[in-house]
Amino acid sequence: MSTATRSVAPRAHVLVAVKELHAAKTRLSGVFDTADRTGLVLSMLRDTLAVVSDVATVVGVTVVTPDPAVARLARSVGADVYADPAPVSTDERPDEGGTEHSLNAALSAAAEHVRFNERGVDVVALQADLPSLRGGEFGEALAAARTGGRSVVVDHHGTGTAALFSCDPDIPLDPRFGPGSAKRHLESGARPLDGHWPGLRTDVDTADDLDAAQALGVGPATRAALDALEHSAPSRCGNE
Ligand SMILES: Nc1nc2c(ncn2[C@@H]2O[C@H](COP(=O)(O)OP(=O)(O)OP(=O)(O)O)[C@@H](O)[C@H]2O)c(=O)[nH]1
Ligand SMILES: C=C(OP(=O)(O)O)C(=O)O
Repeated sequence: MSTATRSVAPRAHVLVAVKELHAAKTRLSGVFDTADRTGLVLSMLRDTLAVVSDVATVVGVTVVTPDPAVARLARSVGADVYADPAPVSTDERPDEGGTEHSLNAALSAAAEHVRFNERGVDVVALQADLPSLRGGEFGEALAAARTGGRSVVVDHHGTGTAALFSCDPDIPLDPRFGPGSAKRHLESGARPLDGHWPGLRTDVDTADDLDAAQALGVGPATRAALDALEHSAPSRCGNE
């Protein structure tokens, strides 16, 4: 679809998925206990939501979650909530990839819901764990995404997906998140978006990711959570 037949003014709705808190960020379990991980997940989400909500072309933000505490936080900062049903166990769907199936099914349903309610809006699935995200880089990525139908920002490792965009109402978001998702998104036709967007690309799943994010500088909620945990950046970063 040509730009002329889409909405004249850019309008994007951002979807952010967060699973049940007790099961979140398991790759950080060697560094933080469950309560601290939960606090960090919520803090990174808070910072991510604050940044995207401030971007001029973002007209809506929806948090897709089965978790009541995540939903409360989302509503408290003005985001909508799309209730994701409890995860389907892998035993019940042995051929469908368990957790990834639940995540992608929930994002697809949320994207259709948003598009039904807001005709012509661009839809973005954005990671929830981007504490170094800057509004300027997200705005640039949104503008770049509008030059084509479906596109992807690959993460800092080159294997995962930081953000997936569909800027054509006739092209489904078709999310394929999960380990190695960058390849799946690219192979399914999503255009890679180039840009110097280190904060956008730095999603935090491991202690090394957290150090990388701190080297870039993290948002206030994440900073406060880390300070409370007395987690410090590695000496090689030097500036935290
Ligand atoms: N709503 C929803 N979000 C999910 C689901 N599965 C994963 N997510 C979210 O999608 C993002 C990427 O998921 P994962 O990498 O599997 O989980 P994570 O909590 O970031 O990290 P690990 O537990 O270490 O794998 C995170 O924000 C998750 O909270 C799901 O079934 N439903
Ligand atoms: C789910 C994904 O991210 P991560 O495993 O890095 O959280 C992904 O990149 O598709």
